[in-house]
Amino acid sequence: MKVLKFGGTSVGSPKSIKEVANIVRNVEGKKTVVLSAMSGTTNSLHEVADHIINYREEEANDLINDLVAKYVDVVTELLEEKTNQNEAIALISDRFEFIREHIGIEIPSSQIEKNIVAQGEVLSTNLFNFHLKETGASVLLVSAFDFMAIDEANEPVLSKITEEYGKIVVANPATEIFVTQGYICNSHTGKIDNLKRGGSDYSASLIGAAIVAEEIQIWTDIDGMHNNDPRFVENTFSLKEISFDEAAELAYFGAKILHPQSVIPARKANVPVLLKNTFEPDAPGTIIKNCKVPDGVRAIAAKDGITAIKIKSFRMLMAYGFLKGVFEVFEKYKTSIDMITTSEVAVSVTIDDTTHLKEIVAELQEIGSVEVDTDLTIVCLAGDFSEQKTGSNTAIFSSLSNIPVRMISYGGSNYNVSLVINTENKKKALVALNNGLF
Ligand SMILES: Nc1ncnc2c1ncn2[C@@H]1O[C@H](COP(=O)(O)OP(=O)(O)O)[C@@H](O)[C@H]1O
Ligand SMILES: N[C@@H](CC(=O)OP(=O)(O)O)C(=O)O
Repeated sequence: MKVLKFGGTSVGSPKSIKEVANIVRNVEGKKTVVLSAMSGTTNSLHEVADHIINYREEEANDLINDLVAKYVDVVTELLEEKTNQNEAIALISDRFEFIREHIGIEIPSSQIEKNIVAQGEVLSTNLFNFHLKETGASVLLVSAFDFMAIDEANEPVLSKITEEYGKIVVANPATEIFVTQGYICNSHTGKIDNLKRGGSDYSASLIGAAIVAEEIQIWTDIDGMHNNDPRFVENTFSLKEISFDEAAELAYFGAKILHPQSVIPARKANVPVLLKNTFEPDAPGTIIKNCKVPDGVRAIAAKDGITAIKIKSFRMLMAYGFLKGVFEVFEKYKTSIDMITTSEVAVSVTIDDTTHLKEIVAELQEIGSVEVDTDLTIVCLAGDFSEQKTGSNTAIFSSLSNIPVRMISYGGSNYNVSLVINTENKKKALVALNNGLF
């Protein structure tokens, strides 16, 4: 079995949905197809939820009406048989009625939001299923709520996914194409939840790991993992092959083509991940697998929304116990640290989740003096630095000679060198590194 995931742009119009169906039919053997919501839908549903949570009933209803009209147009262009069109339109009405039922409801805002945004993937998979059936394919629509689950810490429960999805596959031996939703899942209490923005990649990787798939394919709007962020840098190029470790670093540090956690399940189960372009299916794309890669910098990614906190110990020199005290504060507020740099008396850390920043700073001020810098970006240079050859470091720093660097992390992993800069210098830094390193 192969797992094929198609993102929002790949299923963004009736024409693209038909292209996706062609790609799926041309892949030999059994497959599980994981779909995102049509592009733009998740954002619109977030807006609907926001109107509802803030008691803007009229705005919510107007936006829902626009979305219903849009989906009805998609149905009439995508489906040919009248009975299928009617069934699909009934499904659309039912899902938007479910959304409307949240107006004035007394449940936590976060649950309202989760219930509403989940409908994007429910709609796209249903429409795709109708279309595939019209083409005569052997297809089964599987609800992600029947197998995809997260625990109290919002971590996917792979054992449950393996057991429940395995049962579904075994119970349907004649089915060639299983279609399911990415992104959405059950919470530990059985409520509607999700794997965070961009989470359909993660769903595909989890399913691929659960069934130990032959391959996981992530189909998107670009021909694989590029050496730098194509949204900011011209003349980037697609990498033919990268290791799981490099891909994990790049995804975590901002390469939007992959959800930050999505490489981890595939790496654990040793299932190769192929990144492909839906709009150029013959382009080779990028294969992510266990492989030895050339030394030095292979790709660059950048993650915004970073806050740096510098804590200077009140007790100068030999202040053992100081770091323990600092880390305990972050642990208490379940806030993970991305980067750390230290000196004899001070430590700087970065975080991207500032939910508890105020409380964290207040507690850290009991240990030392605290400085907070916001609007920062981590630039991650991924590659194999294990051979410790000279050359790359000089090239990295001479490329950045005109850009102030706030923190540097080197040697924490063999696959990553990270730098913190002001976000306003991000584009300049990415371009300078591109010119200096490739
Ligand atoms: N290093 C990179 N390589 C390829 N694409 C990247 C990279 N960094 C950022 N991107 C962006 O990721 C986009 C694809 O990811 P995404 O929008 O999440 O796709 P999908 O909607 O298919 O899930 C590309 O269009 C590209 O602009
Ligand atoms: N629809 C969700 C999940 C997702 O993964 O989407 P995409 O594959 O288009 O990044 C989102 O927009 O976050």
